[in-house]
Amino acid sequence: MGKPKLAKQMSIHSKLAHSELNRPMLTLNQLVIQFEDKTAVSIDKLSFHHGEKTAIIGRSGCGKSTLINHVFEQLKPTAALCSQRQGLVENLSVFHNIFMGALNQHSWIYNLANLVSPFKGPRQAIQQIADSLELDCPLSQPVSSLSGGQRQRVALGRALYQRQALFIGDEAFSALDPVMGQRLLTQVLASHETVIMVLHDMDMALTHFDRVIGLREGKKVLDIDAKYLDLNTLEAFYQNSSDTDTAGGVNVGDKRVNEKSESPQIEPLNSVVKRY
Ligand SMILES: Nc1ncnc2c1ncn2[C@@H]1O[C@H](COP(=O)(O)OP(=O)(O)OP(=O)(O)O)[C@@H](O)[C@H]1O
Repeated sequence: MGKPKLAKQMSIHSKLAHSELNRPMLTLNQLVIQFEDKTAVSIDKLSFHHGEKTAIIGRSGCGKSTLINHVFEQLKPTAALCSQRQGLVENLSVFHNIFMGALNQHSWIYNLANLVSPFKGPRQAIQQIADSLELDCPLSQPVSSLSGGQRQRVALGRALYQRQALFIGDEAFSALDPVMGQRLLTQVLASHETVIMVLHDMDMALTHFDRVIGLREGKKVLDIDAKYLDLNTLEAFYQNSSDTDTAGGVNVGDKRVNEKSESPQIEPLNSVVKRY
């Protein structure tokens, strides 16, 4: 009999009580992030909610990674991040790289013992994750000898091994072929109650997410239910077309799509200005 799929195995970690769904998870208020004299992100207000699957889109350099890294910093204790840079340790094995995702969930003695000689429990759990990610290399293989797509799946595995309710991904499927990318995205969505993901794949954003946030030059110019969007609109969004007005709205055909209304009971965090 085959091993259970990860989505099933992990669903226990992602069950939210019905009353928790759509509860505000984070509200950013007047967020400005600057690198020297360049403003990478400047957003008046943006909220994320429990149970929501949110895609963040926008042209290269518009501030997506900067925003998502800030969101992760705010939600760290309950979030797993699969970042664009991956942060894998080259000469360590697939097992060790995945295991390191959950170091902060165990004592240092347990971690050290597993890093020296892996226990059966974590070995089986990590093998199960590797199988579900279609990683067919041995767990003992060093990451330095893996292909780009395999490395990306190790980074995904490290995030999945944390078994958090919130998954934050930054182009987490970009090195995979489209069919595998779709399959693994479905798995990630099924195994986390809340997902916030930077994507360049328009089709994925439309078909798998509840909400789409669009950035342009660090500003939020789109924030709507995915059901109001289509591919043509998103393609137009990626061009410097007049479909996006200076007030930050987006036109769909001859209708203006409303920005997603913010819940009035949300308590905003204080204004944040980060300078690097
Ligand atoms: N560490 C840094 N130091 C200086 N500038 C930075 C740094 N990180 C990002 N930036 C700048 O901030 C802006 C936003 O970068 P960011 O990586 O957030 O964009 P992005 O939308 O994620 O791009 P991509 O789709 O290419 O990954 C860019 O102009 C980038 O050059």
